[in-house]
Amino acid sequence: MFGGTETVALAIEWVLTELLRSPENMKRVQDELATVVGLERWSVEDTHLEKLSFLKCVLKDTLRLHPPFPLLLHETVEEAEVSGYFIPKGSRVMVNTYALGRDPASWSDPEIFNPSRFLDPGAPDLKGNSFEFIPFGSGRRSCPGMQLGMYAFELAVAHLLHCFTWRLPDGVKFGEEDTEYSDMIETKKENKKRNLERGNESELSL
Ligand code: HEM
Repeated sequence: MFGGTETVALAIEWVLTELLRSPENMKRVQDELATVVGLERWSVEDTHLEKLSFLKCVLKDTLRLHPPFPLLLHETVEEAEVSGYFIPKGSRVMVNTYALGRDPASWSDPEIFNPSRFLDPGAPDLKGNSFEFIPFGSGRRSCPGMQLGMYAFELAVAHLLHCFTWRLPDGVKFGEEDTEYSDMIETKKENKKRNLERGNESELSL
């Protein structure tokens, strides 16, 4: 149940958080939606998705900074040697996707939300071939729901950004948003200042 729904829900919350902290990227992605989808219609269609290239970059940079599974739990089926370390068969191994996505050896300004980094033709994709970016894992045990997850993620965020104007809740100043995780099993927002209101001028709990 967590794999299919909570992952996408967490990721949506982090996209909106990062965009609210980055007005220039919010404007750029909303301008793209206005151009591709148009403001005279409500619904984002499947045919629009392939043209929303900056939106795709926004989703990827969010998954880099906030992978819904920050630690992948595995067990070795045979003994191995990694960087000179002997790993016995049957060892429990944790792959820290959170740290990989913020490693300064792999990313420039890793702590900065910068979707444009994924416009670079050499930027890593989501297939798990580039180990610095594996929000869906890699190899045989990687996420079988990646296509469905990304489709739901993209469509939901496209609708939310196309239909609504987003701003920080009253009383929350720029730079004072709630950006803590509740734990490191999943990158769920702590949301100490929960204050979600709906309407045309929507407010996200930050
Ligand atoms: C943004 C959305 C999602 C993310 C980031 C995500 C990420 C992951 C990750 C990191 C793993 C573990 C890989 C590993 O252990 O190396 C995983 C496993 C899995 N995911 Fe997802 N997932 C998402 C959506 C979904 C959806 C929509 C489904 C199903 C409808 C799904 C089904 C599964 C299943 C069944 C596994 C276990 C695979 C196995 O153990 O062989 N996931 N996912």
